Amino acid sequence: MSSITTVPSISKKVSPRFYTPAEVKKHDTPEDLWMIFYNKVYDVTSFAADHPGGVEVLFDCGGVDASEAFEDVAHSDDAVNMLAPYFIGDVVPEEHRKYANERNPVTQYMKSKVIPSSSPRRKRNNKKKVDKVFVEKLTVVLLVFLAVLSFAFYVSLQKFKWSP
Ligand code: HEM
Repeated sequence: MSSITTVPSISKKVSPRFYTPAEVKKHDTPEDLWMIFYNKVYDVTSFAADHPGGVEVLFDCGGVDASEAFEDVAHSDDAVNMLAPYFIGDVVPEEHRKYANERNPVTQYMKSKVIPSSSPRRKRNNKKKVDKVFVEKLTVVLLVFLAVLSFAFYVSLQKFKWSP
């Protein structure tokens, strides 16, 4: 007998449902890859190949609650928000777990306003973004400087050419 209970639809793409962890466990292959993150179920089959951390780590988490593995890597807020399109339903309430640091696309935005990140890995991720912006700005400044220098050189050549 199926353990799936259909609930009123809130998505046009697929009817969200309640799943037991046992039901999720059946979808643990690269061709049919489901995972639980923070009591929500995601079908990440089509995402796996694009995962910046590689496919293998995702295949290892197929069909199981991957929240802790996800948290251990201290994924960025961008990574959390990427989950949204793959949401297919909720874990049945009686199987809900408590997470020390719940992050999901629905609550993420609100929580990010009040909870400062203390994870060193996340701090490093944010620092990388700041460094990238700095390098971009430096590149623009250098290019402008180079353009001015070239123009000055060109003008000085003209003077040299026409002076008696
Ligand atoms: C399916 C949902 C997942 C999404 C949307 C996702 C997304 C991402 C993104 C965007 C990154 C780049 C770094 C960042 O922005 O945080 C990343 C890196 C990574 N992810 Fe995931 N990830 C997922 C699940 C997992 C899981 C379950 C693991 C299990 C261990 C994992 C392991 C890693 C690793 C090892 C990296 C590389 C970190 C690095 O080299 O800095 N990811 N992931």
